[in-house]
Amino acid sequence: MSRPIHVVVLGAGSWGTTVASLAARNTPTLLWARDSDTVAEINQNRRNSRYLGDVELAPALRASNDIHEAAHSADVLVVGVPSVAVRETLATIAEDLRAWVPVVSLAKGLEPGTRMRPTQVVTDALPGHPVALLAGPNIAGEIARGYAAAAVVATEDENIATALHPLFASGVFRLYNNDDVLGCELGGILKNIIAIASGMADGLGVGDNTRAMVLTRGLAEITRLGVAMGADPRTFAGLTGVGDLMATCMSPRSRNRRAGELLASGKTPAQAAELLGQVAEGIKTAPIVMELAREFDVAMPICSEVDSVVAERSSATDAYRGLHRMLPDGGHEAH
Ligand SMILES: NC(=O)C1=CN([C@@H]2O[C@H](COP(=O)(O)OP(=O)(O)OC[C@H]3O[C@@H](n4cnc5c(N)ncnc54)[C@H](OP(=O)(O)O)[C@@H]3O)[C@@H](O)[C@H]2O)C=CC1
Ligand SMILES: O=C(CO)COP(=O)(O)O
Repeated sequence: MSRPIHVVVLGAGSWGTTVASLAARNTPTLLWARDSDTVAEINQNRRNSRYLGDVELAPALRASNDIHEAAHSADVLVVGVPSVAVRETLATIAEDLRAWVPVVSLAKGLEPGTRMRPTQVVTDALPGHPVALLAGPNIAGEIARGYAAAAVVATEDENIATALHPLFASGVFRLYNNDDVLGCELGGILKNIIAIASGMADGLGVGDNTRAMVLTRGLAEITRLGVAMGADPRTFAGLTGVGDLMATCMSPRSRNRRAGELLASGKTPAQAAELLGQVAEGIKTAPIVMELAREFDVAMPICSEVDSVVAERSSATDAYRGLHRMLPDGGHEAH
């Protein structure tokens, strides 16, 4: 009998823990947490209460504080730390990882400075390792509680996608393939900024029509930039595009949407991040996306307003007025 595949997940926040718990129901899985109290709580009580409240994790899931030992035991490595921490985390374990171990990226942000997507950072930090992305409308708390959801495994190598499916899928977590890694990854990254706009609109109490406008025109912006960068436009109509956009813009659990509500209530971006206590990638990604918009000469009025608010150049109310100036009569709807 062949030995089971060992999955190792780096990062025990809300999504890393949830993905590790999904995998642990299928195959031996180890979760690395940098915080020793989190390790003890997972191993002793099957909980990660800081990130997932009273959710009971898979009984077989084990956690460790030793990142080197964890990486050494990996047949598949999942990177579940925020985008800003992907490079430094992988640099720590580059010598520990065996050759050709596939790396699955969960992060939905861009690296400041390089403007790289997390899968590009993985390739840079761990050359020679196959890389895949797991993305889609996946609010961690819901999946950890066992609510049905679907996600996409995006990789250029279909054999890798096929090998990864049985490690993470379940009767209530359905997986699809997509070889448009760029489009899938950009969908997840860019929707966070639109979710901040949606949260600001909710926080200002401006109504469902406004939210629908933000979502629809937000999707147009995401698609415009994605296509200019070389993605397949069809990808943005799928789970990692409009699917993730809807979940994140509408869910009361989305940290990006909540960040928008906090900004609308007058909190600074730093205060909003502090109050959330979890990562809201869109806050740091907005200025990087505006650099890309300028480079690719793409109009992104909603992202531009969010960028102004997170850079504290304007308030959420100014942003809302700005959108009304920029969106109606903004040209043909299809563009
Ligand atoms: N939560 C969700 O629903 C989803 C999240 N994602 C994406 O997954 C990624 C991870 O997010 P999520 O789990 O939600 O984040 P959380 O804020 O919930 O947790 C972040 C985790 O990363 C660790 N961490 C933070 N900074 C560093 C660092 N510099 N070095 C090492 N570890 C670090 C934290 O450790 P500590 O606790 O010790 O601070 C914590 O374990 C993000 O890019 C997010 O956009 C994608 C899909 C769904
Ligand atoms: O990416 C997510 C859902 O797919 C999580 O969104 P938040 O980071 O806004 O909570």
